[in-house]
Amino acid sequence: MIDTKAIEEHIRGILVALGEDPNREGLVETPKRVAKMYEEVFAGMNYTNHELADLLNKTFSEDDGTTDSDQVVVMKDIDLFSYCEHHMALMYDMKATVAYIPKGKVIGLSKIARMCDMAGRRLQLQERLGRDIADILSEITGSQDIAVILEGRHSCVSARGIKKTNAKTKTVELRGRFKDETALQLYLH
Ligand SMILES: Nc1nc2c(ncn2[C@@H]2O[C@H](COP(=O)(O)OP(=O)(O)OP(=O)(O)O)[C@@H](O)[C@H]2O)c(=O)[nH]1
Ligand SMILES: [Zn+2]
Repeated sequence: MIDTKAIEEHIRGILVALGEDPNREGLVETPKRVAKMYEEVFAGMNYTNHELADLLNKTFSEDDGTTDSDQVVVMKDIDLFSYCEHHMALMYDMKATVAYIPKGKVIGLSKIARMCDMAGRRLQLQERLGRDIADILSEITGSQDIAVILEGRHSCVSARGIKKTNAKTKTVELRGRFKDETALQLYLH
């Protein structure tokens, strides 16, 4: 579990290292605030993908119940945040498109958004974030036919260093039929 007391102490140390007085009015509660914020924005680090699959496992049998239909389920424009593990900098303006072909059961739609949220609440690479979401969705639905497309900006690229404020990164994780059948990829736009 996230050690908030240790985070508080380290943030206080960073304030001192920055030449600040950690006891001045505006900063005295900052270590506690940051620790609380980290608890929230890194909540996904308390769980493995397998544990998240267990937690979000809310599925419904498809209506006909007999054969797998070929229906494609696509949830688009799911907004989420994450943090790059190299700079601990915010990934923002992010949107996920998550798709799958059900295998006899469908997952509650809000659970797709929740898995994006929780996988984002980790120190991440955008590429790994896409794989994490695909792994969780695949474990819950039993489907290998999965697509996860992420698009977003990295503040380590926009607000520091090379400072490319307009650059957006797109990552595309295609599995099973989404990889093999280009016609299915049309549904992802
Ligand atoms: N592939 C990938 N790279 C990322 C992601 N987030 C940040 N990075 C990159 O990780 C790299 C870390 O490179 P370093 O050279 O060690 O860091 P740096 O000296 O701060 O590099 P600059 O950002 O180029 O100033 C940078 O190119 C970042 O843009 C991500 O989600 N995926
Ligand atoms: Zn970064």
